[in-house]
Amino acid sequence: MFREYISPQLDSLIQLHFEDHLLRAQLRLDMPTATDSGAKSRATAYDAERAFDTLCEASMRLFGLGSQLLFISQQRSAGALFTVMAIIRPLLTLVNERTLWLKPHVAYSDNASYLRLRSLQSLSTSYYRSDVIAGDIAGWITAEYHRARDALGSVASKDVWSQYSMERTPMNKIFGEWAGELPTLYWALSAMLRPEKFSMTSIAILQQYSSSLNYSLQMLFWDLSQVGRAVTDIKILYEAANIKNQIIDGDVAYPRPSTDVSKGMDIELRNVSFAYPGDKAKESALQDVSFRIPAGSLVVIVGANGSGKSTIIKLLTRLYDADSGTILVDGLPIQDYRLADLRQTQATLTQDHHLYPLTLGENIGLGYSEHVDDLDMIMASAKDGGAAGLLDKFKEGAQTTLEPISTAFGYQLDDDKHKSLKGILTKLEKTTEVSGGEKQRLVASRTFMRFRTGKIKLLCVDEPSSALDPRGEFELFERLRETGDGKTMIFVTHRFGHLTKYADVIICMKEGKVAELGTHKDLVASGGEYASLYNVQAQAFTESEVVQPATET
Ligand SMILES: Nc1ncnc2c1ncn2[C@@H]1O[C@H](COP(=O)(O)OP(=O)(O)OP(=O)(O)O)[C@@H](O)[C@H]1O
Repeated sequence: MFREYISPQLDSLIQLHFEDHLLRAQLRLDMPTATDSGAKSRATAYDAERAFDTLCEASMRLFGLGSQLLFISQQRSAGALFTVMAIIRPLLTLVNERTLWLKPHVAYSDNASYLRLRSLQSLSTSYYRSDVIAGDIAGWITAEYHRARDALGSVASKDVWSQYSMERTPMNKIFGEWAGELPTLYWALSAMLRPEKFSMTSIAILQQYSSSLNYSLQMLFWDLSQVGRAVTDIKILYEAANIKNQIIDGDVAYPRPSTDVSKGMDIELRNVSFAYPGDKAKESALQDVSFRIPAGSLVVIVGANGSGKSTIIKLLTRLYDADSGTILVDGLPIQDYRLADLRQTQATLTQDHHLYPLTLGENIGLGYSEHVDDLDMIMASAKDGGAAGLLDKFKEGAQTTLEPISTAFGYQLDDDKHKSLKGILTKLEKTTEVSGGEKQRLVASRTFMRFRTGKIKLLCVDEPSSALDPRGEFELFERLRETGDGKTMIFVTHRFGHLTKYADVIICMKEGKVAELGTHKDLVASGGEYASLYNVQAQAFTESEVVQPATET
């Protein structure tokens, strides 16, 4: 009773404590470390709760067993020798048991049929539902699944832990069975040698002692094996706070007092090469890239898909560090600066930015977290980012939460029988839908909010406008250019026009290398990679009919 009352409260305290610990541990991870497959960062607060429960169970079981052993060894008909015989079998099981839990291990399958089976199975999850329906491929998936299962044949598909613990030799089992008969041997011999001391009742009692000891010991060994796991879980939870980040912080303040704070960032890449951790591609994402961007320039990076444009931005914002070569910022290697200082002077707008499950106001205001509640600043930024109309659309305005975290779930609800419960669930699950373009406007507004810190020296814009209508895109680029005037601005784009004509320099990337570099005029005249990309887009307009606006007659 006491345990039932106290345990849930303790569990929730432990879970809250470790959730807080893990939140801080995980938020401080950099990109390469966060995407590393090490298990430490994947620990959950639930592991702590489970570890605590396991430790309680094991200590209670140990106490119970101690009392049991004491009691049996004190019995006239049993005694110490009987007790030893009764525990030999569980001890043998413990010694011979093969378990993976307590060993550091890596488990994987390289069986192509097994992997295909699992891939096909994953296609039945809701993540792929619309693709499967739209592509009408359910029949194909089922047929392929059966084919993969046939190909797998008799290969064991049991999980790796069960396979590891399977017995390799029958000897252990034979010895185990023999040892299990020792208590019987004891009372049979005792009954023969001292028949006057034995009755049917005492034999039944001894049998009872022996099997209950056996059971208690087996349970204790199981609990103790779990204790090892629990201790490892807790160790992992504590180590999570000490995981070494791969991006090392510098100690030089940025901007340096000697530089003009109001000016843009001066950037130079010298022979920079970089491959993403674990990337399987034959060529690195960037190979021997060199260029200079003087402070205050407007730079446009163009190039085919996968040519390395976004990677340049990721290195400039130190999401990753180059494998070789140097990136100089205002004349010093970028690694020398304090990360927090550097990031305060950078504003980025990329497709990797997402909406947070917070209010619209916070989604914009977090561009300048010290002013996250400043509604005037938020509304002005929303206007710059083209999201003012969107805020007006909702009854709760900036207080609207578009995609709140859902904690609602229904279980075994029948469409007909549980209509009212289904109604409640549908209402709880419903999120406010906005279009892709509207999301991009909100994220762009966050970038404008960031500009309001007054500290920005570098603006990096990476193709954020794919879902914007042409007017929206034009207005966004115009406002970004105006806002970032005098700062260094780098735009990554596939579209030629709005920006390329203003660019001080265009960097044209091809297969991870700088193919060309110059102004729009120079590059068109040289007739290289840039000219060929430009002509593909220009032709679409020169070959099509020019539509005249209708005039009233
Ligand atoms: N996180 C990642 N892990 C592994 N490889 C990556 C990762 N991101 C990009 N790459 C690879 O690095 C190369 C360069 O990618 P990058 O995103 O810089 O190209 P991009 O020119 O910006 O392409 P796009 O025009 O399609 O956005 C590509 O081959 C890509 O597959």
